[in-house]
Order: sequence, then C-alpha cells, then structure tokens
Amino acid sequence: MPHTPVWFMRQAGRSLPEYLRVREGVAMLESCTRPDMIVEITMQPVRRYAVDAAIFFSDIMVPLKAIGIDLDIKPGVGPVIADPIRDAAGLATLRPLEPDDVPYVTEAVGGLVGELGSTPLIGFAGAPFTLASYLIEGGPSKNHDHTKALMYGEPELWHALMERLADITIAFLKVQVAAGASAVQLFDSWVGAVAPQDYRESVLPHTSRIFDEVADLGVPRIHFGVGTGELLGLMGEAGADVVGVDWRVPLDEAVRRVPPGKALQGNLDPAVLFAPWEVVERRARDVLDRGRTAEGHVFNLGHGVLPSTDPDMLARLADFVHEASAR
Ligand SMILES: Cc1c2[nH]c(c1CCC(=O)O)Cc1[nH]c(c(CCC(=O)O)c1C)Cc1[nH]c(c(CCC(=O)O)c1C)Cc1[nH]c(c(C)c1CCC(=O)O)C2
Repeated sequence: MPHTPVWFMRQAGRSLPEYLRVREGVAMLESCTRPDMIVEITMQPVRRYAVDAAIFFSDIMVPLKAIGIDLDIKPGVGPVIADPIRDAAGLATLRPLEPDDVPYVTEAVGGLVGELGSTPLIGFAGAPFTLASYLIEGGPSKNHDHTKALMYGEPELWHALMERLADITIAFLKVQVAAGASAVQLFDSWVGAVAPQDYRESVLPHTSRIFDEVADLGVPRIHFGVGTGELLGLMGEAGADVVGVDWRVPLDEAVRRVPPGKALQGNLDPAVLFAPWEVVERRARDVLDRGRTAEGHVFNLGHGVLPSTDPDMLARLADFVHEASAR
C-alpha cells in the first residue's frame, strides 16, 4: 500500500445522519437480520470517507440471539439479557451456532463483496470474555462482579462457558469469511478488567483456540480490547496478526509490549475529534510517527467513534492519514 491504511471502529453508526434515517423505527437487532439494511449501513461510511476497509454492520450479540438467547440491545444502554447465565442449567442454553442460524449474514456479506470491489470487508465477532460478561451480568457492567465471581470461584463452569462461547465465535467468524470477508477482528472490549495472570489462565486458552481455528482461512486476524495496556503481550501471544491498542499506550511503547512480528492497529483517542482540527492533525501525526516503529500499522481510533462526532472530522482525518503517510 502506498500509505498507512485507515478505518474507524464504529464507523458505521450513530454519528452518521444517513444511518439514523435508515434505522428510524427499526430495532438494532432487527436491523442486523435484514441484508439490504446491513449492506446499506456498511456502505455508508465507505461512501463518505476514504477508508481502506469496511466493517460489517452487525453486533457481537447477534450470534447469541441467533441461537435463541433471549436478549435485546437497548438504545443508550447496550445488550440486556433476560435470564443471565450463572450455572450449569444456564450453560446448557448455549447451543452451537450453525451457518443456517445466520442466513442474513451470509447473504449480506455476499452482497457487500460485490458492492465493495477492491475495498476489503472486515468481519468480526465478540471474544468469549466480553460475551461472557454480558451473559453473566445480564447487561453492561462496571466491575464485572458476577463474571469474576464465576471466573475465580467456579473455574470448571467458567472454562466450560468460555469453550462454548469460543465455538460460537469461531463459527460466526467462519460464516463471514466463507461468504467473502477478507479480514476478521475479535473484539474483547472489556477484557482490560482482568489482571495478566488471570488472563493467562482464564482467557488466553480460549482466545488462542479461536485464532488457531481461523488461521487456515488465510485472512488477517485482528485482536482488540480496551484498557489492555498490561495485556498487550499476552494478547499478542494469543495469535492474531494485528494487535489493536487503545489510546492509553503510545504505539512505540506498544511495540515493546507485543511479541515480534505483530502489526499494530490504533490508536487516536476518539475524544480528540472534539478538539479543533489543528489539534486532531497534530495528534494524528504523532500516532503515525510512533506507529512507524511497528512491523506494520493500521491507523484507527483507540476505541469506537463516539456518537456526537462530526463526520466531517473523520473525513478530514482519513484524508490526512493518507497524505501524511504517503510513500
Ligand atoms: C461491546 C460491543 C457491543 N457491540 C460491539 C462491541 C465491541 C466494540 C466496542 O467495544 O465498541 C461491536 C459492534 N457493534 C456494532 C458494530 C458495527 C460496525 C461498526 O463498528 O461500525 C460493531 C463492530 C453496531 C452497533 N451496536 C450498537 C449500535 C448502536 C445502536 C443504535 O444505533 O441504536 C451500533 C451502531 C449497540 C451496542 N452494542 C453493544 C454496545 C455496548 C452498544 C451501544 C449501546 C448504546 O450505547 O446505545 C455491544
């Protein structure tokens, strides 16, 4: 590539007026089952910004909904689960995901590959820890109380749950790649709540298996979490090709924390986009400079686009990344 590639986590979504118009009167999870809507929303940021990738419009909760878990995504709240899973009976409700459970994903990815042409489509899934946290807590959580109680107190049940979630994640990623997705990102958004020793024992075996099982699909694998500065080395060990970094660790320091041979993705603070353009430009240049020390850099924000972000700022930022990194 003649420049550093750039895309934005949550580039499809609430910061775009055209997204809000399409979604009017349609519930979040409902929109994720309509191929025409998925294609349109995935394409919206690609039309607006000079991004080098599209991210599939869906949600980390979609495969769980598809296997019959009673859950909803409440606006302004997030995923809410009717019957939180905290015992063996709850575990038994988690059955494997079959491709036939998500025909709309296969159809939408197929349609997108046609529309996108040479622009790659990134498929994604939630990682077992982050999915487990929603399922066990019953919704978003600050301290992950019940999740950690189970992880520390009932390791056998914990690992059984993580194993089933890993199987669902693997199946969901495989569906997307089989339909034409050209890269995958595993979102372990909330795993930064875990200490390194616990990550190694309670999380790493499951994320490693996911990356192993999708390795021979031949697409680049990205691994991202928030607040994971102390976990970057272990997340690199888990096996992805690219490690995502939030805004808390500068990329030249992240280079020292991940194993050799890994590319980095990130890591402009999404809130920097609320500052004047001169500040955004200076900060973006700093991210590019530090990213040059990595064995490959994909420019991104350190977490998702915040809903009140001005789309024109993102448009300018994508152009700036291309100009400033041109080789
Ligand atoms: C933790 C997590 C979830 N979902 C996701 C994660 C991991 C990424 C991250 O850390 O941000 C992943 C996700 N969710 C969505 C995408 C689509 C593609 C994209 O990134 O543009 C992706 C990749 C759409 C969405 N997923 C959601 C929206 C907003 C819903 C709406 O517009 O009504 C979108 C566009 C809902 C959602 N779904 C979830 C949350 C926390 C929320 C926000 C709730 C709220 O504050 O309203 C769970």
